[in-house]
Amino acid sequence: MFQANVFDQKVALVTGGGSGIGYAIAEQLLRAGARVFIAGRKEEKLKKAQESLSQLGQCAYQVCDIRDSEQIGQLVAFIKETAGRLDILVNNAGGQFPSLAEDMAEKGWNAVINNNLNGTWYMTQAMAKAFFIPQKQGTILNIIVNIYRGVPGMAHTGAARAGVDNLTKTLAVEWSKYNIRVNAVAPGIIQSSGLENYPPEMLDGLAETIPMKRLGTTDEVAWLCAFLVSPFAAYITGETMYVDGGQRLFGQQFQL
Ligand SMILES: CCC/C=C/C(=O)SCCNC(=O)CCNC(=O)[C@H](O)C(C)(C)COP(=O)([O-])OP(=O)([O-])OC[C@H]1O[C@@H](n2cnc3c(N)ncnc32)[C@H](O)[C@@H]1OP(=O)([O-])[O-]
Ligand SMILES: NC(=O)C1=CN([C@@H]2O[C@H](COP(=O)(O)OP(=O)(O)OC[C@H]3O[C@@H](n4cnc5c(N)ncnc54)[C@H](OP(=O)(O)O)[C@@H]3O)[C@@H](O)[C@H]2O)C=CC1
Repeated sequence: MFQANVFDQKVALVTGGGSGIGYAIAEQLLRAGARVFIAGRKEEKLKKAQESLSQLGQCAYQVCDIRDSEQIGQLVAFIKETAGRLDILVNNAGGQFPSLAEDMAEKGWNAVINNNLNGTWYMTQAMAKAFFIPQKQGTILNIIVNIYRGVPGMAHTGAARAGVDNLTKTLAVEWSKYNIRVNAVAPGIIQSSGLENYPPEMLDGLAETIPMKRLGTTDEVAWLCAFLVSPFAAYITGETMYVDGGQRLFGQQFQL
């Protein structure tokens, strides 16, 4: 998408970079010259991803659960020791399970809020304090979901992602004094490893309900992400951009 040197000397962290959308984002950043760290909970997944991503450039992984402040501290230390700086944070790690609102257990609600809202916040604050604020420079990109008309069938994630959408706006203003840009990307239904977490019948006929009549690809999300963290988006902050084939505007959404 970009010339190969757009991210020269830039260091990026992609959470959940071991699979799906996060992997595709890491790939685009590496192709355009960034040094990339990927993080997630499962070492085997990260190791495999790092091996193939390393063919494109400098890539390292670290096991880190975004809900665990101690592990985030270890990730900060690892990036400091090996790269000495961080320029780009992509908060892509996240997920949820389908459930009708009335059936959600307290533990399940809390697990999804903790993963998507709290985890994103812990990671964002830690990386800003360790790198972006002292450097007086940085860019943060939050991957949320299509929350335009609520998220029927997944109320917990709708609430958590709306929180991140709002946090994006607040931090864009508060941290503009540090030359930090903060944006979000809201994917529609994307053909990725993430969809394997859902029963196939939930996806049946879904493409027909999207104006573009197909699911998106991980690359189609990653191209937008690479643009938003690049110097070509230098005057864009506090924005949430949808990459959803028009799904938010029309027809049935992903629901039970
Ligand atoms: C929106 C548009 C499309 C989006 C697509 C994508 O995002 S694709 C990307 C998709 N990728 C992903 O989603 C990947 C990341 N997602 C995850 O890791 C999990 O979905 C997580 C967010 C729940 C965190 O997990 P964790 O390890 O912290 O938690 P845990 O497993 O220990 O569960 C805690 C509690 O949650 C409850 N509960 C959990 N599952 C179910 C269920 N199926 N059914 C019912 N309830 C469920 C249950 O109460 C459980 O407690 P229990 O009853 O066991 O004592
Ligand atoms: N696919 C889709 O249709 C859509 C996806 N999204 C969002 O995009 C993001 C990427 O999803 P996608 O690539 O499709 O699915 P995946 O399930 O492949 O990706 C989720 C990634 O997040 C990591 N992750 C999850 N929880 C944590 C955690 N607590 N700490 C660290 N890492 C974690 C997982 O790694 P590990 O298992 O190793 O922890 C995994 O690599 C998610 O936030 C998802 O909700 C949004 C809209 C639509």
